[in-house]
Amino acid sequence: MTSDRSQEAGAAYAHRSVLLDSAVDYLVNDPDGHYVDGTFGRGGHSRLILGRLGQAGGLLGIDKDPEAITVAKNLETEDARFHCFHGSFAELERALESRSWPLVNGVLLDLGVSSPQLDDASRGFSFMRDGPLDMRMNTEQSPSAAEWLATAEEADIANVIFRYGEERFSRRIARLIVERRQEAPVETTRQLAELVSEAVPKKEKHKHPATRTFQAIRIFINRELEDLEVGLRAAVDHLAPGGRLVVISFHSLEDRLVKRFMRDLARGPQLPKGVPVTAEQDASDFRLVGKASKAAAEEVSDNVRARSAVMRVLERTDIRKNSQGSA
Ligand SMILES: C[S@@+](CC[C@H](N)C(=O)[O-])C[C@H]1O[C@@H](n2cnc3c(N)ncnc32)[C@H](O)[C@@H]1O
Repeated sequence: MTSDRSQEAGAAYAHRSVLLDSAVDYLVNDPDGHYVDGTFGRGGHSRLILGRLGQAGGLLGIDKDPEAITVAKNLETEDARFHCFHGSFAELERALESRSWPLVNGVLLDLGVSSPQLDDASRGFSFMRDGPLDMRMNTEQSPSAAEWLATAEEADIANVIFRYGEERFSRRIARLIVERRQEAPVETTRQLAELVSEAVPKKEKHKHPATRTFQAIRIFINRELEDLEVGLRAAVDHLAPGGRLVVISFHSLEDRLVKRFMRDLARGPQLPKGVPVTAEQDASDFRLVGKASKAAAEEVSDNVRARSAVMRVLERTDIRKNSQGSA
C-alpha cells in the first residue's frame, strides 16, 4: 500500500469510539503517568487520554493497520507527549522498549475492527460491500483471506469457521468453498457472501448468513485471539503498581478470554488447601475494578457498534511486593 493511499484512507473514514469517557475514566489515574493505547484506530480514545494528561505525561499508540498509523503519525507531529508504533499490541514489550518505558500506568485495548476498516470496501472486511476479499488489518502481512481460501485444506477451513464463528454449518460452507474454487478462485467479498448464503440451509432472523463466516475468517487471518492472549500477558507484566488494564471486547470469544484471564489473576495463587501460608503469600497482585460494563442505551441508539461492547478493568495492586518493600 502506498503512503498516498494510507493518507487518503486515514482521513476519509471516521470511527466513533465506544465507551469513550468511561474507558478513559478508568484508565487515567495519574496525569503525569505513561499510558498505552494498544488499538489506536482513529485516535478517539488517545485524544481523550491526552486531554487528561499533564505535560509530563506520555501516551504510546499502537496499531497493526498502516492507515491508522498514518493518522497516529499526524497526531505525533501535533503533540509531543504522543508517540506511535506500527505493529501488534502483542509486541508491547518491543514497543515499550522503543520509548524506554519499562512500566506504564495503564493499557487500553479496544478490540476488533474499526468503522473505517469496515466501511472501506477495498479492505474486504464487510459482506455488505463488494471488494477484494482481503480482511488484513496489517496490509503489509500475508496471507489475505482470498490467498488463504485459495489453498487451505477443506478441514482447516471448516475448523476455522466453526471455532472462530461458532457456525454450525461450517462443514457445508467449507465444502462449497473448495468445490467452487476448482472452477474459479473466491476473490471478492460478494462471492464469499453469496456462496455462504447458498451453503447455509437455515437462515437466522435479522442476521446475514455470512456474518459468522466473515467474523471467523477475519479472526483467523489477523491472529486476533493469539495476539490477545500474548497482549494481555504483556500488558499486566508492564503495569506499574496501581496501573490498570482496560479491555473493550465485541464478541463472546474475546470476552471469554479476557474474563478468564482477569479473574484468574485477581484470584491470586491457587495454593492447595491446608498448605500453611501467610496472608501476603495468599494475596493476589491484581484486583478486578467494578463489574463488566456495557454501553448505555443512549450510546447504543447512537452507535450500533456499541451494542455488543463489554468493558472489563483489572488493576495491579502488588500487595505482596509492596509489603516486601520491593515494588
Ligand atoms: C475498535 S478499533 C479502535 C478504535 C479506537 N479506540 C478509536 O477510538 O479510534 C480497533 C483498532 O485496533 C486495531 N487492532 C486490532 N487488533 C490489533 C492488534 N493485535 N494490535 C494492534 N492493533 C490492533 C485495528 O487495526 C483497529 O484499528
